Amino acid sequence: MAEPRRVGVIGGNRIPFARQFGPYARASNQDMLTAALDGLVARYDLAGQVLGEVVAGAVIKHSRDFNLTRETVLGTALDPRTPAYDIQQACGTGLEAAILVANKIALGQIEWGIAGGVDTASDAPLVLNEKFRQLLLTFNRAKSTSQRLALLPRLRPGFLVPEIPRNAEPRTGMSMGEHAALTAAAWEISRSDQDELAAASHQRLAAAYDRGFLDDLVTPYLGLSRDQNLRPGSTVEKLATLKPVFGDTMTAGNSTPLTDGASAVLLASEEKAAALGLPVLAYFSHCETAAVDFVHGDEGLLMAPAYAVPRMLARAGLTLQDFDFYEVHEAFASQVLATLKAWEDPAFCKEKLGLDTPLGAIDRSKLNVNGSSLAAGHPFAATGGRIVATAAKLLAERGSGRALISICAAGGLGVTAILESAAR
Ligand SMILES: CC(=O)CC(=O)SCCNC(=O)CCNC(=O)[C@H](O)C(C)(C)COP(=O)(O)OP(=O)(O)OC[C@H]1O[C@@H](n2cnc3c(N)ncnc32)[C@H](O)[C@@H]1OP(=O)(O)O
Repeated sequence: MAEPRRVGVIGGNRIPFARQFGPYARASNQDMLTAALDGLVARYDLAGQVLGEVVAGAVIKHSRDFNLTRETVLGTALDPRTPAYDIQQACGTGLEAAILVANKIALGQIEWGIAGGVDTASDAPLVLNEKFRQLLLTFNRAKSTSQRLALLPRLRPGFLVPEIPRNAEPRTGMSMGEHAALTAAAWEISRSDQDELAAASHQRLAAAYDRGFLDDLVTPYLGLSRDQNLRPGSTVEKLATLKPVFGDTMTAGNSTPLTDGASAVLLASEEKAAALGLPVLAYFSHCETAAVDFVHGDEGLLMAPAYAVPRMLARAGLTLQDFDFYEVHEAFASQVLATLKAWEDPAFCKEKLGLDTPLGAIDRSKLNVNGSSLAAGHPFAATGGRIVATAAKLLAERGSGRALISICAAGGLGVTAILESAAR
């Protein structure tokens, strides 16, 4: 096998994220992913190009979208001979898609590719009531009209009540927010610390829009040019007035909202980028996934990044402090704070991570410097692409350094990565 090659992040594109039942209420996953991909195609002049692969996914998907990414690619300006397929790793989907594309480029299997993600909280795939579904399957197998008619008396009015997808863990029946509230209580994360993080997220994202940072990362769509959830005027005082919705400390202000949106990121080998004259913003250097046993163990559902990051640091020969940017997905403010607290905690680091000294504290001024999911919103599978593009551009602007990306995901999963500056 060939020596791994360096993988460049060329750039990203996303549509502004919209609140559930907002302006994208009638847009399907395919519509939104098409918009994100076509924006990227336009930005990097990719029309008619055959890419190595497009990898994307959605957490909430209709059964008709059996290969959503391929169907979407067929409707974009990319050459239809571009292979494309879906993956799903809950909120880690977008980052995992980027890791898959990056690994194939690193191994010389492809030269360039797009990673993406999309999710709708508005266009929910309602499923037939299980009893009705079984009856319809039996009906379908019936060989004669009389057999079909004989089945009709089995139909009950209750069969018409659909099964609506819940934002809950199948194994526990608890929502993400309920799980996160347990973690917030276990780690004694205060309400005021959560509100402070949420206010900073809004203020920083608003400032990033104002200074034009997102001009080449976000393409207007269906009347939105900025993320609809963004409230530049969010203050700790205002957030402190909101009622808790999960546990005692978590509110609509320090939790991500249910969101619609899509994102895409273009990755290429150094050689391909040079041949096309495309500047590289940053290089993908390391990645790691982890999972926690939140069903039988005492772990918080969203704590897997607390394990993935130290393993990745050990392989990379880095400490937690060796970064200029920390992009930690804000599923809930409490989740970010619990993860940071775990890395500072001698007992957690010793007992769970096997480390004699804790990973330690990070410089908080480097955390989510342009805001994150609390302000932008969180269309599950699209968040990874938003974060990779943001981190790469931050490194390009700085002209040096390194960014840590950490994304917690449903199912007790965590996906993490390191980007390095492309400047020499
Ligand atoms: C999925 C994975 O794999 C991993 C993960 O990321 S886990 C995270 C997954 N995401 C989730 O679970 C989403 C969780 N969020 C939710 O379920 C819902 O958004 C929620 C229950 C928290 C809130 O829902 P809601 O009540 O409809 O919110 P919303 O109406 O917008 O806000 C409630 C109030 O707070 C106010 N508010 C919200 N944010 C505010 C802010 N930043 N500043 C001031 N006020 C704010 C609103 O104005 C509203 O006030 P009124 O009642 O006076 O109108």
